[in-house]
Amino acid sequence: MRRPISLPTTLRSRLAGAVGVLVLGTTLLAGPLALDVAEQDLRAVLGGQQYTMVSGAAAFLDDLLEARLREMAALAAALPADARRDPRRLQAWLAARTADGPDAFADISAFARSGELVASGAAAPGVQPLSAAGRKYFEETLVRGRGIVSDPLQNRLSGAKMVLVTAPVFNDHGEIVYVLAGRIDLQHARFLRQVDALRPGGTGYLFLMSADGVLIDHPARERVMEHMDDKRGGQPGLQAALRGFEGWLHGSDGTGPAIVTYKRLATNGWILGAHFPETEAFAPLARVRRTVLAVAGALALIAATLAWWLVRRGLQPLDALRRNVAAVRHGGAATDVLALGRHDEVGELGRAFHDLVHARERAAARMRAIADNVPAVIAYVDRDERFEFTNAGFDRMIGTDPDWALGRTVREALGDAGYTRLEPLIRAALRGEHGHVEDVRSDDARRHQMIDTIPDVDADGRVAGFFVLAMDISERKEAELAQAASEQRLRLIADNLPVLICYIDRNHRMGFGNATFHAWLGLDPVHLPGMHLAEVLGKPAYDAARPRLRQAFEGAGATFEMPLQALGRHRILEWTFVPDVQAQGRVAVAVAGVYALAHDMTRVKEAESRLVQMARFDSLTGIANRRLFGEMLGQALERVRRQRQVLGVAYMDIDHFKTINDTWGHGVGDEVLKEFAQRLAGCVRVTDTPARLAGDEFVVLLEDVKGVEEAERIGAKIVEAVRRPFATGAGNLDVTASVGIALVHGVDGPPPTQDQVLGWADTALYAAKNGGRNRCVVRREDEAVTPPGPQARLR
Ligand SMILES: Nc1nc2c(ncn2[C@@H]2O[C@H](COP(=O)(O)OP(=O)(O)OP(=O)(O)O)[C@@H](O)[C@H]2O)c(=O)[nH]1
Repeated sequence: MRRPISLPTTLRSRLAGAVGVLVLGTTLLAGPLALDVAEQDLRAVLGGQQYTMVSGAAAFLDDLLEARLREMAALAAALPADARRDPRRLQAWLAARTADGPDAFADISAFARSGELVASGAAAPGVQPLSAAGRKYFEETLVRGRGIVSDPLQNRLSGAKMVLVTAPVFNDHGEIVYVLAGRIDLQHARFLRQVDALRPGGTGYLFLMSADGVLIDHPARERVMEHMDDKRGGQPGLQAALRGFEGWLHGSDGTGPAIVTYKRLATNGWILGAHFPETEAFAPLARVRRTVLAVAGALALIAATLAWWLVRRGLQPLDALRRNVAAVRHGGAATDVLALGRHDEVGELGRAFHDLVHARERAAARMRAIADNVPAVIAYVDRDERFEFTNAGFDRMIGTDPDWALGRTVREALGDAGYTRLEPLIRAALRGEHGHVEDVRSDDARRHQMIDTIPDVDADGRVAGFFVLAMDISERKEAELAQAASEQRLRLIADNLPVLICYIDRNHRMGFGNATFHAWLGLDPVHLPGMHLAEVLGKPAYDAARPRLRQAFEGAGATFEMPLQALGRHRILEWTFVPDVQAQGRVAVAVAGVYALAHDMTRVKEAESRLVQMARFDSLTGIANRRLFGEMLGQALERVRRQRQVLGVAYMDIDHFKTINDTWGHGVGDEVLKEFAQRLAGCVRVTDTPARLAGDEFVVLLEDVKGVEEAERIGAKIVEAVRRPFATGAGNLDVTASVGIALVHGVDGPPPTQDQVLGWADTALYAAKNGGRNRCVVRREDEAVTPPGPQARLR
């Protein structure tokens, strides 16, 4: 079903509108901005001009004040001597001066040094006693010794607002006797009258104030003597001017914006100010601004309309492309409606979109082919639990035509039973969680299946739907069950084998261990995984095994024996380390761990030791046998040669032993042989070695024999020891033995062979036998032996 195409507000309209607004705004703003810049420049010019003008007026006022000071100084100098002495004459003189003198002063008064008013040109003193003592102008004149111009004052009696110009009167000794004070009445005399022509514009005005801001002259006469910064609002920049600022600034007071200029008088620090309202200063500019705005508005409207129309027209092909792309996107048109033939940016965009669409179609077809050919069921379900995508595997599973389920809900497509089985997974997926289940199939209990649901979470974290993936895992399940059974069997075998079996990881910690660990070491196999080998075997055994373990981790197997003491038992274990080689293909890459097996070799070792004993000792008598004797004779011959000693080899044979056997039986014969061996051992030193060569033939190695005499003494001792009756099962038997001793001396050159030495001893024994038995014959290696006489036999 095709969805209706709803086109958004076109970029073309918005762009055209934006450009139009931009042109309109720019044009409208440009004029006023330029006028603002011009206004700044004009203000700077006017400010500069005004400051120049105020500076000129200040210079003029300075001259004026200087002239007043000079006039008063001239009066003081002209005061006649008698007037200085007589106050009445002084009064008269001052009255004449006030009447005839400079009309700048409303009155001239004279104060005595004490401050007392002595005379006044306007009225005779005394009517109203008055003192200037403590007044600033008076004290300052006394201190400075010259005239000053006072700050504005208010007469204490009349309330008149005035400024006094003083001059000291000196006597012949140069001491001040009077201070003359000329009064300038501020109500009538205006300082600014003569500079009024310099006030700025028609509405601007000048004002004069003292250094601390008290008004001396102002167009509003009633403000004289007020502070400039009173409730009517001061001037812009007033505080700066009181702190010493000179120049111009613009600001606003209660009457509106103005350019205000300040300049101090050099004479007494008074401040001359000029106030120029900006409404008058910028009146021509305001007229220009209105005209410019009107023209700019009209021009901006025309330019904006033109720009809007041009942009719309210029973007027309792009708009057409957009509409075509939308048509293709919603499946209503083929991609050839795109403007592929154009050679501009629009054509480039069209071709790029065309290529992208084709690439996407090919990718989608490939994905579809993959999805249809994987041995699995793949589907996508939206938030409303409706199928949006199903692959061929899905269709085969539910046995419907391709895409039959699209648009249908899960319940509609799978039925109530199918939905109930899947419901937990669907709930999990819609909560944004991964769902996974493995169970038998509903239609075939012999088959296993695995179902996964994967949530489709968009960029805002909202679950838009979920993917479903279902696979038949019957074969894997069977393999897993078979493996589990096999592992269980192996475990059973391992636990019942009388060997230690374990796995050791690279950190020498146990992976697993079989039940034999409990039997041999008392360690529960459940607790073995993770235990360190040193804890399992004990530190000494672990240290002994470490070199072999290192060898196994280098990839070479190792077999070695090691004793182990545990649970009160000593065992000898034969360990076999087999490296667990991890391979990639046929290449071994690392040894992940080591399999270790230990057999208990204790019994084998004991048997082995018994065999060794049997091989080297005579089983009947317990003394050395021929083999051990041979080894010891070889070593003794070597020693004799090195140490230049004498070795004796005694060869003994029991006389007529055959008769004992024949008479009393072999058992009694054996008893005689055992007793004979005992007596033989008792006759010689512990370092001398008795041995039984065969039958009733015995030998003894006599180490370090001093000579023939000693050898004969030993031989006689043996013969004598045998002569005592032998206690046997057949009663006490008289037994004798014959002894032949060969002496071997240590000399240079190779030692004689064992056969030679035994041959010499045998010859001596033969001689003893021939001599009548029950005796000993001694011979050196280089002498012939003759049977001894009867004495020897008796010895
Ligand atoms: N009881 C016993 N008899 C043995 C053993 N081995 C050998 N015989 C016997 O010891 C005897 C050795 O005899 P001979 O040494 O040949 O002769 P004899 O009787 O001792 O005579 P003379 O040596 O000439 O005095 C033989 O009868 C052997 O059978 C043994 O282990 N036990």
